[in-house]
Amino acid sequence: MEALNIPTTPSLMRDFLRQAGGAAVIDGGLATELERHGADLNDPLWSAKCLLTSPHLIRSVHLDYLEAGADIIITASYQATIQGFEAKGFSREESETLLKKSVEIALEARDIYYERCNKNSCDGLGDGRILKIRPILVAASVGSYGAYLADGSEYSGDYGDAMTIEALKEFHGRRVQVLAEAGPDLIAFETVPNKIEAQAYVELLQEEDIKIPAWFSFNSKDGINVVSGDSLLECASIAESCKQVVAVGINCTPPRFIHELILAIKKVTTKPIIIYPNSGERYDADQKEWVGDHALTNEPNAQENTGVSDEDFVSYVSKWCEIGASLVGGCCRTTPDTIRAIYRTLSPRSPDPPMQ
Ligand SMILES: C[S+](C)CC[C@H](N)C(=O)O
Ligand SMILES: N[C@@H](CCS)C(=O)O
Ligand SMILES: [Zn+2]
Repeated sequence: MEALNIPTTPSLMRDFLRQAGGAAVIDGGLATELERHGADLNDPLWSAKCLLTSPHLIRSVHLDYLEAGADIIITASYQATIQGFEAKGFSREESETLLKKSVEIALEARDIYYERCNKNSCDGLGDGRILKIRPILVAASVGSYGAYLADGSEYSGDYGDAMTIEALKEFHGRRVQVLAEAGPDLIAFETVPNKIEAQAYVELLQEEDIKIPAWFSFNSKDGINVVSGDSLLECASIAESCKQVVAVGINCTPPRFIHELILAIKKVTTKPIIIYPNSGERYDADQKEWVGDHALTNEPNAQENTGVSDEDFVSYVSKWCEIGASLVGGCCRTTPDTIRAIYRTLSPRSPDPPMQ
């Protein structure tokens, strides 16, 4: 079934937000849910490993998020790269097929969701599932080069002095083309940790004339700059300069930093602001697991590393929207319960009447 009235031009995001009543809900942690359902992500491919081992599970997690009220679902391609698949012994062609598959799975989930809505329309009644026909977007995830390194480098943004914009364009180029050709509504450049990667993405979008609109989402560990220490204002300005970019914001960052980060981004962007924080826990890249304060007893700030409850997470959401966010969801360690709570907080949203 076709998605409802989804425009494909740069006005996509504004039109979509208008139809959503001014604010839209993004999904929550994908890898988090894959793990919660038993997937072992202790692998260089991390969540992209499930493209090989359990595509049905990816589809079912996308469906869980749609039924929790998400208006946008993000594909399982965060750590899916041609280089990463080739290192596992796949050919170039097989690697590209796997990338495409991440988008196909999400598009399939959206079709199944619409079928379920047609059979049984409800808005969070009964079993809590939200089965409501509405425009739904599929965003193809592009995780950073640091994610591919599989050592937590997306939380340092430190790629060494020898790294160049050209090398990053070379790394991501074919991957972005293949994902764009697979037919998503958006490309989600997620967890962007530094300025050179933002610049590389902009140049790729422009030089390759990528027709799919994109969002840029940075991460921060101090509420001021992006994780590398590069200026958030400069990073957001780079995104602002690109016509294919339809939203700019922050993901996989503790909720307590988000307020100040929105205020900073607002100074340099006219585009919708997107926010999908993590739970506030910290990632241990060696063990490939998230740790709370129980594992950080020697740290003076141990309490601050504890994940927030869904209730606390959602207590921030209205304020984030009041000061300028218009797309809100969750990243690592958030679940369909978090997204359901965000949906409830942002509802009822009365959509504007269609434009004449
Ligand atoms: C957003 S982090 C939790 C993703 C996983 C990381 N790149 C790793 O491979 O360990
Ligand atoms: N879309 C990815 C982001 C990881 S930071 C996920 O939710 O697993
Ligand atoms: Zn995350």
